[in-house]
Amino acid sequence: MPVASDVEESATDTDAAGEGLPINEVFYSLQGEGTLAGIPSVFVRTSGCNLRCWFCDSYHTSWEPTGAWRDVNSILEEVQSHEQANHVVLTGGEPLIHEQSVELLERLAAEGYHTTVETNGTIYRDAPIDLTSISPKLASSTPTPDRDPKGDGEWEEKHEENRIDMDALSLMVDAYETQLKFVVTDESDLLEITDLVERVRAATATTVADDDVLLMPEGMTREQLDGTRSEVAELAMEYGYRYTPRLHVDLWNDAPGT
Ligand SMILES: C[S@@+](CC[C@H](N)C(=O)[O-])C[C@H]1O[C@@H](n2cnc3c(N)ncnc32)[C@H](O)[C@@H]1O
Ligand SMILES: Nc1nc2[nH]cc(C(=O)O)c2c(=O)[nH]1
Ligand code: SF4
Ligand SMILES: [Mg+2]
Repeated sequence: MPVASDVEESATDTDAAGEGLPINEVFYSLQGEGTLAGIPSVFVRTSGCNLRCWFCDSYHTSWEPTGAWRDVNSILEEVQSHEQANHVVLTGGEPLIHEQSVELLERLAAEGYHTTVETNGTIYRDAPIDLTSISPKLASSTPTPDRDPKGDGEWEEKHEENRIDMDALSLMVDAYETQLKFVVTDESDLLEITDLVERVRAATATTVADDDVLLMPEGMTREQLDGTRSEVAELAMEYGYRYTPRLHVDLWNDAPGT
């Protein structure tokens, strides 16, 4: 395993590390989030992220990125070893910081897989994607000094500056079938969500229905979700948006590889 800085330094410059992708893990599970929840899927998790959400449930792809550089062939082989699956979820970290994610998606499409990309929506790439599962990051995700899991708020400004890119977000919504999946910590997030949804609607030619807007409770453990899911479910009903569970957390809590 390369040390964290290997991934970090070359995360936006894959040429520096040659061909391939920094891979944190590949595993077979049920899609736990969003409109395809419950579907058996192979997850490919890249390492490295351009943001630093304080609540990130994939700490070892963002705050302390680790992984091994792997070529696309070897990733594809591991995906194919899970013979029951015809859905692949490319996630991270932020998978779209890596140019080589496009090649992986092309190879997966050529093999007939349905592909979902889990992304924060700040980087647009042209690739064969069946569903972009975009999770734009709200102000409540910002790692202020009192909520920084690692340091002392060093990422606050950069995260705040980069968390929304309306151009990238609009391009993605117009190019792909999309769901907008917001992590909700409490009711105060809803003003920003409704405003952002209206801005996306104004900036795109695509119809973004309320059903395409998903509210997902914040929490990486069952215990944490116990404190958020009821309120978020009520908010979904109040605003007419869709609620999404975190099925994998309900089933397996925070066990690795789920
Ligand atoms: C680890 S992220 C990777 C993909 C991409 N970087 C993103 O943020 O969309 C995968 C999904 O988990 C969500 N997520 C991360 N931490 C979470 C938490 N503590 N509670 C709920 N959802 C969380 C993200 O919003 C995203 O939808
Ligand atoms: N089961 C399961 N479903 C998921 N859907 C999105 C995930 C992600 O981390 O992007 C995820 C995950 O980590 N596990
Ligand atoms: S954007 Fe995604 S991977 Fe990056 S820190 Fe936030 S939740 Fe984690
Ligand atoms: Mg996850």
